[in-house]
Parts: sequence; C-alpha cells; structure tokens
Amino acid sequence: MAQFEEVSKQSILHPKPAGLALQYGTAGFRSNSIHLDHIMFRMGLLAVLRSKKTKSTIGIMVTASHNPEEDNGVKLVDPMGEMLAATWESYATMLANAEQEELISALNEIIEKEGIDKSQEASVFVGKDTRSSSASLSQAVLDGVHALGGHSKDYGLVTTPQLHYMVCCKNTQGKYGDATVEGYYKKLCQAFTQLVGNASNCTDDQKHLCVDGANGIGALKLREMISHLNKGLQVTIFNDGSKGKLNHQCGADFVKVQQKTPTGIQVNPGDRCCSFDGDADRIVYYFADSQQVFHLLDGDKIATLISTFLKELLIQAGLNLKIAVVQTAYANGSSTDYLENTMNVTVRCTKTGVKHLHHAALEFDVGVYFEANGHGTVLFSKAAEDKIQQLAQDSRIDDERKRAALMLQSTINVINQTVGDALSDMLLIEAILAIKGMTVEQWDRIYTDLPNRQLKVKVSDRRVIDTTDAERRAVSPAGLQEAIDNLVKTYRKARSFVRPSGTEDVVRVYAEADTQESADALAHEVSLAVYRLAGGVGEEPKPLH
Ligand SMILES: CC(=O)N[C@H]1[C@@H](OP(=O)(O)O)O[C@H](CO)[C@@H](O)[C@@H]1O
Ligand SMILES: [Mg+2]
Repeated sequence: MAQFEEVSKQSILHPKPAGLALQYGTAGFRSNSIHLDHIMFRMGLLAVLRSKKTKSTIGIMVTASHNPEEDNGVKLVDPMGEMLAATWESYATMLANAEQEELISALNEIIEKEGIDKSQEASVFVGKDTRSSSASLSQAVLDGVHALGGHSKDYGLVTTPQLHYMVCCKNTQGKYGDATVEGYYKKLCQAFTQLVGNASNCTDDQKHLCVDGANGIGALKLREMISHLNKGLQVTIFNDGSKGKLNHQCGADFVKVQQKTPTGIQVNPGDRCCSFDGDADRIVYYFADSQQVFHLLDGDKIATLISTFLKELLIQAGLNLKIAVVQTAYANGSSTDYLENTMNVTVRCTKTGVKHLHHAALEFDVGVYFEANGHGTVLFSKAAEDKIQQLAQDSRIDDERKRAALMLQSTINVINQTVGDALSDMLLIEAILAIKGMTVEQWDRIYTDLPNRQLKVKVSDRRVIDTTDAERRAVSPAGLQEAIDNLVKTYRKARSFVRPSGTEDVVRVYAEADTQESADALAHEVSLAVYRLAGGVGEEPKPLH
C-alpha cells in the first residue's frame, strides 16, 4: 500500500530511541518531552486507524497536564469526547514500543484484529498546551495523521476539555454545539448569563474571583472567554504565563497536595480564589479566613455544592430523576457521610482514574462525578435531558416549576459533559454561589473535612500490591490489610488505604482521622507497614513530626 511506504519514509524522520519503552497510562503517555517525538507520530497513525474503525473524528491532545514544563504527553479522545477505549490502550503501547522495522506489521496487526476498512476516510482533531515542546510535538502528530492519509484539523492552543468538546460537536453534527473555540465560549457564556439572571442583587464584590492559571493554557483561554461574559463575573487572573513557569509552585495539583496558596497570587481574607491545572481540566477553590488560615474547597466540596443545587432544582421542577455522586476512595469521609446521610443521595465509589468515574456516572439520570483533586463534571442521561427540555417548554406549569426547569436547562448547557473542565466547572460554581447568595465561607461550612494525609512509599515492585473494593482494601501482600486494620482501630474516625499509583512508580498511602496529628501518625504507621510487607526500598519512612 502506497500509504505504508509513506509511513515508513516519514517514520525515519521521527525515530524511536533504541530500547525506550513507554506505557499508555491512566492519562495517556507522559514523559520528558525529549523522548516523545516518535510517540506523537505514532499516535497520529493510531488516531487514523481509530477514526476509520469508528467512522468518526478522533482527537489528540498534546499536553502533560500538571507535570513540570520539561515533560509532555499525549491523550487520545474518542468520538463522544470520552477517553480512548481501554481496549485500544494496548494498541497504543504496542505501536509506541515497536522498533522501526516492526512498525508496519504492528499497524497491520491492528487493522486485521479490528477489521478496519483501509479505504474509509479518517479525520483527526489536534490540540496542544503552552509547553515549549508542544509545537514540534503536535507537528509530529500531524505528520503521522497525514502519512497514513488522514485529514486533520489543527486547533492549535486549546485546553484539553475544549478539544474533547470539539470532537463531540463534530461527531454529533453540531447538536452538542459548534466545533469552534468561539462556539464553545458562546454556548457556555450564554448559559452562564441565563443562570445568573436568577441571582438577585449580586454586588460587584460578590462577582469577583481570583484565578490562578498555573501559567498555562487555562489562563489564555480564560482571558478569551471573559470577553463573552458581559461583566457577569469579574475575574483577576494570576499566574497567566507572562512571567512564571508552568505549574511551578502553582496550579490545582500544587494547591491540593500542598494544602496552601500558590505563589504569584495575593490572597486577602474573604477573597474567593481558584486554581486550574496545566491543561485546565481540574479546578480547586480556596480562601484565607480572617486569621489568614487557608481553607481548601476540593473536588468533594465542589461535588457537594453542585449536587445540592441540582437536587433542589429537581425537587422544585417536580422531576423524578435519580441523582448520584461518584467518588473515589480519596474522597474525604466527611463528604461521603454528608452526601449519604444528610443529603440522602446515592454515592458510588470507583477506582481512581476519570474513566472509571465517568463510566459509573453514566448509570444515573444525573451523575455528578469528581475526584478529590478537582477533576469532574456532571452527566445527564438522554432521558433526563428530554424530560427537562419538555418541562421547560410546557406552558401549563406554574412559575416555580418553570423557573427550575429553565435553570436545569441552562445548567446542562454550561456543563461540559465530555470531561472535567476547569472553565466550565468554574462558571457553574460561580453561578450557583451567585444564585444561592452564598459566600465561599458558607460553602466551606456545609461540612468539615476530616484531617487527612497522603504519602508515597517507594517499593521494588509496586505490582505486589493488589486491591479490591474500589481500591479500599489490599488483598496482597499477605498481612498488609490486617496490619492496616489494626492501626486504624487505634485512632478515632480513622480510615486508611494503600494502592499502587497508575502514573508514578510509588505506592500511595491515604489516611484520615479526627485530628491532623492522628492522620499524620496513621499515614506514617501505614507507610511503615507497606515498607516492611511490600518490599520497601531506600530509607524507612520517617514520622512527619
Ligand atoms: C490520588 C490522585 O490524585 N491520583 C491521581 C493520579 O493517579 P494515580 O494512579 O494515583 O497516580 O493521576 C490520575 C491522572 O491524572 C488522576 O486521575 C488521579 O486522581
Ligand atoms: Mg489535567
């Protein structure tokens, strides 16, 4: 086939460093950018095959999210804007690691296994973040797409969720919206403006929000979006990339893990602040109280705020739709307790990784999912959207029901249902606070987080740890779970679990308890148990205090 000759010819220009092997992990490939040129070219090839197989447009995003600036990575986006199907992750790994002379046979293997029609047209959307390596790496993606005869559209600098959105718009023939950045802003901002029309007497002070853009793409895109907001929101952007380094001491991951304000932002008592991550698919909020004490409102607090709002609207609208919140084991115990016992909503716990949460959320009429780290969104079933739509157009219902139905409709439009989206989540949260006339302090007081601690332990092979029950219990190595259970018993309100990370070569330890000292001590003791029973390497974990 002529195209294969082209692939062979071109692939020599994107050579694979001998001996290098990388894995398509939880969030695609991620590594130091110098190792990634061949990966990008080959993911261009894979996206063409995926496009032929699904007879749809596929997306490729060049980004390494919250990783340091030197790193880069690539994520593939499936037809409805969701993450690449798990069955294709192994093809991605196979293509990435094939030696030069094995490349064509690797492509043929996928074509045969998947029964792909080679004559089918292929189309791939490409986007990139602001890293200095992203320009040449996205060119390598495009080279791969063209070498295999695919059509491409290069969106240039976009956030990861914007690219997911474009793919979904394209494959729904515009039903989800216009597949342009302008179309994205228009849809979200119009819905936001309609929603805040329900907020009475919002002062300029209440409309003010400080945003830490992590010196990345989120800052650029937020600036573009603001011009569509008609002053409904007053945003001051910090860490906008004009001087600081991407993700360096700033951004959502830094704020969540370090539990402190990022550098480059002035936080005065009462200011409402939020941080995006490096590709703007995560968001966390925070503020400093009058004593200058830092308070974090993470994914769990966001899920609680959004699900409370939606549940109230569903009741007001008189709609009998089932709402559920999907979390992972990292969700703070207080949030789960509040959702289940005070709000009486169904709570599901899944394994770590957005694809698991997204999948579980699809089972409900309204599925709110958030990882504690701030990645999340809301999914509405087709049936739920139809019911809301019908009610919003029903002229026989009373004003209260009508208003609730219209607000639900705007909520659906402000949300990016394809994936967690910092810009979209920010608009929804801001609208809810404005409508409820709620300050960030009041939001924070809905429930009080249990003090918690996350630690990492290095072991020689983290795969010796196997877990069950959505990663909340370890089934191997022998004796580990028993040791954790015995330690947990010695603290009040305590919970702890361990699991191998899917993105780093470490075992993660999580502990929570009634006080910070107890959470820290428990996390340390569990780390020691991991170190001793699961083949710890290097120095024994030291106590935190
Ligand atoms: C505790 C934690 O925050 N884990 C993160 C992290 O996964 P690990 O498998 O824990 O390394 O990266 C994932 C991808 O970004 C994200 O989905 C997940 O929430
Ligand atoms: Mg991200």
